[in-house]
Amino acid sequence: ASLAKMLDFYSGFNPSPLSIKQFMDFGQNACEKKSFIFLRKELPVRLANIMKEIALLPDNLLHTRSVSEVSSWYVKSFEDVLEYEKVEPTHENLQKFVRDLDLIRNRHNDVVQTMAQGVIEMKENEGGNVEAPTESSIQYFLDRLYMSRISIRMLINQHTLLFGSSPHSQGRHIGCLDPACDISDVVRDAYENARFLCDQYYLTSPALEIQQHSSTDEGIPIRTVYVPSHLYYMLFELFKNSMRAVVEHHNQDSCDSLPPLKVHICRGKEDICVKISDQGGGIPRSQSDQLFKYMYSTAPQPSKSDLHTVPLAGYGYGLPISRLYARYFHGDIVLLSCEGFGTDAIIYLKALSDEANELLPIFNKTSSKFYRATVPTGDWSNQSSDMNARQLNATI
Ligand SMILES: N#Cc1c[nH]c2ncccc12
Repeated sequence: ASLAKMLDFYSGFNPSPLSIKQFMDFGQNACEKKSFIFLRKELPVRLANIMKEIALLPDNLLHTRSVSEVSSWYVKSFEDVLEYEKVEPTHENLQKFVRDLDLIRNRHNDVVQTMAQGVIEMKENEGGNVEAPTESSIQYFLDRLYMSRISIRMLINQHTLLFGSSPHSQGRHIGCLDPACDISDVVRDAYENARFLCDQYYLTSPALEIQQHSSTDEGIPIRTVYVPSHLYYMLFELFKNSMRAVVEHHNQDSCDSLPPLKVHICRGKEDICVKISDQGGGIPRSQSDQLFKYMYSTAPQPSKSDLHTVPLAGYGYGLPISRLYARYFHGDIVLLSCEGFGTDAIIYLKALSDEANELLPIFNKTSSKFYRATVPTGDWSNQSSDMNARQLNATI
C-alpha cells in the first residue's frame, strides 16, 4: 500500500499513553516479544499522528530545506518500522528490530536544531516579520512535535535498554527509569555542572541551599519513580538561567557575596515540587511568557565559535523543551518572577506513578482546525482609545 494510505491508516488510531507505573510493571519482568508486538503498532501510530500535522504546517515553514529534511527522516523511520508489521517475532527479527530502533533514534538526534534552523529560514524568507497566526500555530505545532518526539524516544529507549546488548548494567534501573530517584542528588548534580559553566564564564557563581519538606516521611530524602535524565535536563536549564540572572544582576553593584540559590523539595499527596528561588532581579511579567516561545527564542544562533564562549547565552529552546519534559508525565514548569527582586522556578511532578501518564498529542479534526484558525478579535479592552478619553473629558 502507498505511504499516503499507510499514513491515513495509522493516523486513524489514537496513541496509547502509558503511565510510569505501567513502564515499571512491564519492565520488572519484561518480555521482548510482547514489547515488540506493542511497538510495531504503537510506533507507526505515534509517527503517523505527528507526520499528518507536519503536513499541515504553514507552507512558508513546511517548504524550507530544514523542515523538508526533518519530514524525510520521519518518512524513512515510518517505513523502517512498517517492515516489521507482519513478520514473525523470531530471535533474529527481534535482534534486527533493536538495531533498527537505534538507527531511528540516531536519525532523529538533530530534529530540534534543524527545526529551529527551519524557523530562521522562514523568518529570512518572510523578511523578518511573521504574522501572529503563524507564530501561534508554530508554537502549537512545535510543542506537539517535541512532545511526540520525547514519547517516541522514551519507547525506543525502554526497549533498547531492556533488550539491547547491555541489559545487565542497569542495577536497580528499569530502562531509563529509576524506581528510587533521589531528587536532591539530581539537584546537586545539575547545580554542580551549571556552576562549572558559570565559573568558567563569570569567574563566580551563587551557592546552593537545599531544604526538603515531606508531608509524610519528614527528614528522609524525597525519592520518586522518574526518568533522572529528564529531571536533570530541566534542573540544568533552570540553574543556568538562575545563575546568569544572579551574576549579571549583582555584578552591577559589585558586592562580593552573591545571594545563594535556595531549592525547596516538597512532597505532597498529589505533587512533588522542586522550587528554585533566586535573587537575580527577576523579569517583568510581559517578558516571562516570551521565555517559553520558540519564535522569541529563535535568535540566529551564535556562531559555533561563540557557543562555548557564551555558555549561558540566550535562552534557546531549553525552557520550552524543559516544560515539555515536565508536562510529558503530567507535571509542569512555572516561572513566578518579581521584577526588581528575583524569580521562583517551580518543577511540578506527579507524586503517584499511576497518575504520571504520558501526555500525547493526538492528530484529529480539532488539531487540524487549529492550523486554519484565525487570530480571534479582541474581546477585552486593552487601552482606552483617544476618542473614548476625549468623550469622557467632554462630559466632565
Ligand atoms: N528559567 C529561568 C530563570 C530563573 N531566573 C531567571 N531570571 C531571569 C530570567 C529567567 C530566569
